Amino acid sequence: MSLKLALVQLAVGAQKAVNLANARAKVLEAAKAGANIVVLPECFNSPYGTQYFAQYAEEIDAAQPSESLQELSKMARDGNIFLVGGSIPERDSGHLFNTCTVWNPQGELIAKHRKVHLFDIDFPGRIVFKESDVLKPGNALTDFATPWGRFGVGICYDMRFPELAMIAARRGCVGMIYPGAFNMTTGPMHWELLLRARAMDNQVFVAGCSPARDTSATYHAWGHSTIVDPFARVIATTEDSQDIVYADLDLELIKEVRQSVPIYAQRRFDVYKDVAAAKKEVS
Ligand SMILES: NC(=O)CCC(=O)C(=O)O
Repeated sequence: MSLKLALVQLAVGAQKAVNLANARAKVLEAAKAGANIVVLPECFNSPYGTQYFAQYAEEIDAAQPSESLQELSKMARDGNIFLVGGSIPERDSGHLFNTCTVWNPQGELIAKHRKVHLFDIDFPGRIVFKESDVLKPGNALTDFATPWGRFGVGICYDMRFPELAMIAARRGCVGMIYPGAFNMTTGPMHWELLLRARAMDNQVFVAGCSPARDTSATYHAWGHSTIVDPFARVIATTEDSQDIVYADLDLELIKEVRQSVPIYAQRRFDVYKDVAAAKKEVS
């Protein structure tokens, strides 16, 4: 059964209603082009920045869907697709989270991932960012089922932590999907490398979906939404403008790479069973 994956590298601006309308147009364009699973970027309904999260935040209540949730549900239903709805700032009990929702072709919410690893970095002279000033982290791993297999979900900085992808792959996921918004410092250095590393470590498909770059915004996204195959080869990518990245995923490749390079059978958990218990020798 063939599977077409589409990453919508969305141009995101300051007006939520415009972002939602643009997302709908691009998601339905991807669906019309035959995509079965469509992905939106991190913070697809708001500019990315700690100063914006509270203003754009919505509650995620499937019984009483908020503006962005209603739109996501309709996009999935009207496009007859699985939709990985990027992320939105979520408000819950007075706290804010960076949260991805996943929708089935009936427009039902089937998964929700709260970013587990918050983006707190200090790159002297280049970029300081501290999501934890305003956000709380999620505390759970997330995957969802499709007719083509299960997919794990992480959000952006989560991709730097190999454990999420490894656990998803060991649970049988065929791919990892990361809505993300890398920046102009770490993007060129690490974005593609991390996507390929997660694919190589786990012999699964990996996709990273970024917003388009807006040089008038406070945060300049790297763009370069990319799909990587289980051999860790880039099979589709783009530059920094609004675009849709498509790839037909050949799921047989997972079997092929695991037969050729059988790290799954060769892993020595008897030697390194408990990584978390390893002595912490650096601060
Ligand atoms: N939005 C994010 O989590 C950005 C992550 C990032 O840029 C990185 O270098 O990691």
